[in-house]
Amino acid sequence: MPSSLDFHLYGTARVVRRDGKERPHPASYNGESRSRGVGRFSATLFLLWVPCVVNVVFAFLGMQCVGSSGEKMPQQLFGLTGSAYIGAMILSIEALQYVNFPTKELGKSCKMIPVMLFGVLFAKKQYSVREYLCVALITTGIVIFNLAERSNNEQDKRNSMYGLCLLVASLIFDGVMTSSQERLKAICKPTVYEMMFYTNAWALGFLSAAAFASGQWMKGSLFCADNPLVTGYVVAFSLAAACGQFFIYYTITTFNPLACATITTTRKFFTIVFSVITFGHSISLKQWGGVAMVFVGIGFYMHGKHKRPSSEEEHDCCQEESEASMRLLEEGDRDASCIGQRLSSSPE
Ligand SMILES: Nc1ncnc2c1ncn2[C@@H]1O[C@H](COP(=O)(O)OP(=O)(O)O)[C@@H](O)[C@H]1O
Repeated sequence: MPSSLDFHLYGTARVVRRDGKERPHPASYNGESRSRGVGRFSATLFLLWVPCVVNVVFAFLGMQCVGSSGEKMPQQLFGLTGSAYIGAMILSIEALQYVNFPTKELGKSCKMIPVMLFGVLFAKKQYSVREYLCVALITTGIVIFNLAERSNNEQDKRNSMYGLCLLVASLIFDGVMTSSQERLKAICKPTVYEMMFYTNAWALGFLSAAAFASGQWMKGSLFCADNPLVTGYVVAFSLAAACGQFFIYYTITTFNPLACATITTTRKFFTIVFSVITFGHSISLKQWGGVAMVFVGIGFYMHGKHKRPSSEEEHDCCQEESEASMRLLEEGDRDASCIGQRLSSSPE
């Protein structure tokens, strides 16, 4: 006999039996039957699809407002970026089924490493010693902090090897995405909205195929139709995500994907530190060490970015950039045909 019903929007309607064991409520979506207001939301692809649509619309409206860059957009590279972007998200969500949340966050906090590695390998990017040192300091600091935090957490679920592989695969996709963005930036100059629009449009294409073929689009739509509260949350979350994406693309186009990864990685870290301090939890000496490393790393990074380069350094930097473009051209990148246009139209 059921003794209680526990309903969560993103959880499961569960029946708790006298013996303490739980099973899904018979009216839940797990049990195939559909009943208004209860169920488990399991259509992950639908949950990625909606924000992707909102991102495309948001970016399209932005493109209409600010106009286009007038450059030819290398669609193959956008296709690669869009598929890697979706792949990274799906894999990290999937990984959560096999590893616990702190492990996922710990893994993703190393994102700056694949971003750098793939940038060097596939976008012929050159980083300064300072940048390597900063990435090493920030990543090590966050890992030390999170590992110490985890050892304080008694309810840690075990992590499976499969889940860890999914996490690594997600990091690889992150690296593919950011190195493609570096390549895009080396061969043409899209506006923030163009970058956001084409990446999301390609991602939407892949995602739509997957969501329709798996039946998740229909499942998610029916769930939202039955649960207006959930629909409201999905819309609010998608609008917030579109605004967030604008800043992500702004950072990528104005600075570079490494700067973006530095910001997104350290903001998560600051959220944890802030919540630990707000709720009065104690921070061990080891954790303070991790915090100090992150601060030193960020300070060092910012100092490097704000230091006005000498005219010699500035010249080296421009030369490096055009050399990187030329290397991409030489590699026979078909989409790189617009580099020529760009170089010839540059005042130099
Ligand atoms: N370089 C990027 N290009 C496009 N989107 C990005 C980029 N970096 C992050 N994002 C988007 O922002 C979301 C949050 O990124 P982040 O804060 O680094 O968390 P996560 O650990 O999920 O990757 C990602 O899921 C992705 O949708």
